[in-house]
Amino acid sequence: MNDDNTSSAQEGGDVAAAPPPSKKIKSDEVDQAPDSEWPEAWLMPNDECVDQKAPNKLEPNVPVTVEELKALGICYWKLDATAYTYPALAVPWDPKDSVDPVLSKIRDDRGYSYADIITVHPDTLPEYETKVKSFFEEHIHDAEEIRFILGGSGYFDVRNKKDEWVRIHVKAGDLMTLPEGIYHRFSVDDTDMIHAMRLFVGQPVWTPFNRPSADVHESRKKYIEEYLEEEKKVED
Ligand SMILES: CSCCC(=O)C(=O)O
Ligand SMILES: [Fe+2]
Ligand code: NI
Repeated sequence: MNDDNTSSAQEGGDVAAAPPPSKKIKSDEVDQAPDSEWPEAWLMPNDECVDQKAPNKLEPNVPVTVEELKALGICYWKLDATAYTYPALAVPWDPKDSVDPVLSKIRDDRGYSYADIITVHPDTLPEYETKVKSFFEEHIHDAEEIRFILGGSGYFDVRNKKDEWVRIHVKAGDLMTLPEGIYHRFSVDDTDMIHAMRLFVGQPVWTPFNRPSADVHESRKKYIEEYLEEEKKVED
């Protein structure tokens, strides 16, 4: 994207040039976290994942940069989840009940009108191991996936531009969004505990479209166009 908002060099001096039409309205949205605060991310081995709850790092580890995560369409904010209390389970949870001003601002900036709160743990989620396996199926959604981690930790895996798995280790305070149409999956880590808020714009639709049938889904095509083919676009 071309972020250069400066006007061209002055020519005459006696005639004031009309200001360029203001295309960029200064955004007052909550800033995403500085790179140093993003969660740790790394490449996973290519072969089939035998233990989804293990870190599955390459030997030696290959870290994935924040720049690369951003280029895939991922957004990240760091909040203070420990300063506020959230129920272990609330389906739904009214996002208007937020008393965290940062969460409220992100909610309003991005139109998050629905939320719920779940705890993925053997004692709180019926058929725990079955659910853990089903979260780990590679899929897309036809909407953004928004997760605010309130406690515990887990892994969101996303496909990078080379179709390799990138593992992102999320923990309390992490608010991360995955764009519509990105191939991804979720796993608990070896602590078997994650407490998370799921947000949504409008009525929630959690339907996963699994690979490979999702390859022809409109949301996948849109994602490819927007994020995977950008080197083909020519901008002046
Ligand atoms: C992190 S909470 C439970 C899993 C989940 O959100 C998901 O699979 O998208
Ligand atoms: Fe998901
Ligand atoms: Ni998903």
